[in-house]
Amino acid sequence: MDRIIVEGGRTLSGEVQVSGAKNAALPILAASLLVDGWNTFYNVPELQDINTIGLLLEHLGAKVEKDGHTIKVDASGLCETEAPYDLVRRMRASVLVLGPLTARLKKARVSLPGGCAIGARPIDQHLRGLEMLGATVELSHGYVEVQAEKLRGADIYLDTPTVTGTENLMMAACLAEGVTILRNVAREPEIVALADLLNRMGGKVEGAGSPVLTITGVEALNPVEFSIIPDRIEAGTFMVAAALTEGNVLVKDAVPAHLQALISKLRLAGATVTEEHNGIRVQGKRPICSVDVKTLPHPGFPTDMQAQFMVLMTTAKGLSVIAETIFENRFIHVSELVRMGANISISQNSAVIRGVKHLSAAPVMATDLRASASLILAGLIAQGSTEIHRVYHIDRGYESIEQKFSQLGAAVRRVK
Ligand SMILES: CC(=O)N[C@H]1[C@@H](OP(=O)(O)OP(=O)(O)OC[C@H]2O[C@@H](n3ccc(=O)[nH]c3=O)[C@H](O)[C@@H]2O)O[C@H](CO)[C@@H](O)[C@@H]1O
Ligand SMILES: C=C(OP(=O)(O)O)C(=O)O
Repeated sequence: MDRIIVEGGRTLSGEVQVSGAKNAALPILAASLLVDGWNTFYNVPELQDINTIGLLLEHLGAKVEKDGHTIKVDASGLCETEAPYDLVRRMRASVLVLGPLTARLKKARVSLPGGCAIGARPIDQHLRGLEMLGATVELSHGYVEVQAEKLRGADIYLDTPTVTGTENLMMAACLAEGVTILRNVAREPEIVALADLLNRMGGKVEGAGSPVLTITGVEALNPVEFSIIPDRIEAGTFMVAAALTEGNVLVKDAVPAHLQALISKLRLAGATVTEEHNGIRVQGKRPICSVDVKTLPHPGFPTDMQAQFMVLMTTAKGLSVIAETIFENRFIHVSELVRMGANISISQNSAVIRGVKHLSAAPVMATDLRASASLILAGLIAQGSTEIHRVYHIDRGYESIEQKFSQLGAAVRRVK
């Protein structure tokens, strides 16, 4: 199995190009099931999760053609209603075919995603919303079975602003009869990107980026060409890396409006963050100041940046408290960081980090996507050579990560 080796102590400098966003590309590729004809998507990141959704779309009867960062999908042949366990267990975002399948084929059978390393991850809000649109929902043998003779617009309040739940319901509502109002929806940039796509396809989605979406159903949607937005979490990971190593890095194509919470926390930590015409520049300096962080739905601090920001705090001056409010178990990286010399204790949903002088390299285990990224960051400042195992988690969400870090002067390499 591949490992990533990081030699600590290098200062990062130069420019790094951000790839397309995984969490925007996945719902957008799922939305291609809503139309007949070839859609062309540009700037799609080359990632394991993208391969998995491609396999799932093909399994459902769509044609998928991939050429580097361009993916074409034609769902004219959509015929299969089941998303099998084998594909859903590899990637929870497979659940995003639920809305499009229900809208197109009036029927869907999707393996229940279940929990994962970071938490329970229920989909009750997706299912209740589909019921309110007129579908019947049954759970049977580990699958959710949805049927709908006709979807009709409804006024739906979400108990929590779920990202994938909002996306599933937006896609279903686009082909429902009449007007759907979705309240307390997610406001992430990936939601805005999906709304842009659906509107380009001829849908009528208003209010994306606000807590209320109004969607007027249409008879049919048209195929389009569409470009995936830059990955704000990949960008944020490099921004933290620059701050951590006292570096000076231009993160090309990072969108400041998508990253305001992180920018604000990096500035409080002492980094200089400058918005340039083609990206965001971060210059780090020591001592790093301790900063408290609480993860929240967008525009709050993203849970997907929590592990990486925690690494920045491990060698900060003083004490920092990081509260995780989205996922109940998203502190699995803590025990690995402690093995590298960090002083972190966990109390309920908060981690208390007391800054230490330095981290020391150790063999460590990646446990989920962002936790894995945090271990690379820790390796960048650790004394010695850090060996990260189970890096397949990283390959789900970071394109060419070792090349991108090496280009910035870090000593990061993959061993097969
Ligand atoms: C709000 C939030 O930050 N969501 C993150 C979440 O999206 P993802 O869509 O995976 O998760 P959700 O946004 O659905 O979940 C947010 C919260 O709502 C709860 N929930 C969700 C759906 C549901 O039907 N019932 C329910 O109770 C979840 O348990 C969780 O506590 O993980 C992604 C991958 O890490 C991140 O990119 C998203 O930013
Ligand atoms: C945890 C993530 O992905 P997923 O929801 O697919 O597990 C992530 O993108 O950080």
